[in-house]
Amino acid sequence: MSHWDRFQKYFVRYSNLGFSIDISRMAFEDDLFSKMAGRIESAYKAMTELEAGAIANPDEQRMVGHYWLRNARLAPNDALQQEISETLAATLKFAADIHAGTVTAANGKKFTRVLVVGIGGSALGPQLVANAITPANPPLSISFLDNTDPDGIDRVVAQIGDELATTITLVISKSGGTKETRNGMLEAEAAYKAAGLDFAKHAVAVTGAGSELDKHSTAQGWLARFPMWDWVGGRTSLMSAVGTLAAALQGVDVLQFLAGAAAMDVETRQRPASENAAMLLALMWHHAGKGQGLKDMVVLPYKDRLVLFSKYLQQLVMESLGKEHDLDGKVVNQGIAVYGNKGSTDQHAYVQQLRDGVNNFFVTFIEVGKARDTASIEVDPGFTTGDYLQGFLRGTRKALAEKGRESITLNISELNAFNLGMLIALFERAVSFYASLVNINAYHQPGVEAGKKAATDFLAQLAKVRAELTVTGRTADEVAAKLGIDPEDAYHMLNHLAANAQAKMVLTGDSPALDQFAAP
Ligand SMILES: O=P(O)(O)OC[C@H]1O[C@](O)(CO)[C@@H](O)[C@@H]1O
Repeated sequence: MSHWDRFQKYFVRYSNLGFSIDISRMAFEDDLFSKMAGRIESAYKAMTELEAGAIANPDEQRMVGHYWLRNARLAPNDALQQEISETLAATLKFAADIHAGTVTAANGKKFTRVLVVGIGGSALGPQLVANAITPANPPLSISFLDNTDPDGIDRVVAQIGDELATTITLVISKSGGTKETRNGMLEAEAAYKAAGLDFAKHAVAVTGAGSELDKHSTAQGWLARFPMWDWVGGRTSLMSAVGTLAAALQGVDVLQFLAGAAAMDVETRQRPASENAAMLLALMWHHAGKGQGLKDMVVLPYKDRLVLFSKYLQQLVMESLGKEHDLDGKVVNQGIAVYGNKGSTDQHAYVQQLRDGVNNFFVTFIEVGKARDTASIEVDPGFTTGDYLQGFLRGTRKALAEKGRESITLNISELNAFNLGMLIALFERAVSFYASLVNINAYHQPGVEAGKKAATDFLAQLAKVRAELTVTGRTADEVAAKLGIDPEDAYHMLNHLAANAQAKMVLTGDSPALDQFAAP
């Protein structure tokens, strides 16, 4: 079959949404749909049950309700429906009050800036939205503290400068106990204090009821608090207050954003699978990686404003699908690695390897129809920059196909709030379907806990190591033996203390074992 014929055969378009998906450059066999029919049916069934409020996250005994956030009527009971609608309305009203100057900074002036403190799902979505669909000159500009890196924090605080007096800080944490976010909050609080400002009068919490953050913000009398629910996973929380508040503050049309997601939800509840874009994506992931994640997903949007999309998908896909066990408890070590930035920029970075190197990936191109809102100059006679952008996408797709490198192409008419909502919903639903195809729980993240626990232990030992420093120098082995801890850990702790003026380090040779550490 010619490329053109195969393209026509597998091309799926939702004309009403200005969206299409082209899987013709994935080298699957025509009997894929019949071979996968049983699993496809199970995936549809699981999705229907999930959307109806089943305990789709069995390990945590939770419902999975992110699809209700853009259509509250789908939530399984009146109380939930009301809570979703009221929270959305409250975030929009709060943002409107801030824009109108009804809610002001402590000095009575209008807020001019928003600082988001959060990490993972509590930052990546708001960051994507901020880059992709905020107006070029938003009513409030935005900054993020998404790490416990003091240097990163200092840079953001310095960039805000005197504007801190008119900055509203959103501390976002579903669990309300994430240490990076707690630290960011304390650093922000300290920055406000150092500037003679009352943090509580500039602070808003988005968190689960009863969490540490909830208690802290209530006790301190913060400006406002918006809820998060245990039935929304962090990585799918962008359409809850986690994302809607920051988006609304920046002047994003939140209702359009949600409408786009809801519209894609409607399309991708449909059968047959061959016309369901989310199921097609899931099937392509399954085909490419043989159901074992053997191929990486390279996400290449040809649109600068989508540069963070791959980073956003990285969490959505890898935290959802990267699982040790399947639903029957069997060790499966599932997952799909995701990376990418944007085209054509990446063509001058790693596309060389994609064409000629190890064939361990498939590309997802994202093509945006409308090049820009304004008129274009000609960069060559008859050609615009937008012509080049499309040329590079199409050229790269062809060049990869020539070498047997597979790709999917998604096309949206233009990049706006509606269409971003649509794309996010598409991938969320593909993740849900794929998880069913490979029989895993996409909604928990047990693996993340191991690193958190080890870090907590490390920090507890760091305090002891610091207390062990004396005027006489000692080696890592000596300190470790005294405390009964791992000498390598002790060595790194001592190095860290020395690098931060909390210890003196004397090098007496080339081996780390010979280094001496003393009190500063
Ligand atoms: O919103 P929280 O509870 O602070 O969690 C932040 C992120 O941390 C994780 O739980 C992983 O540790 C993500 O799933 C989540 O998005």
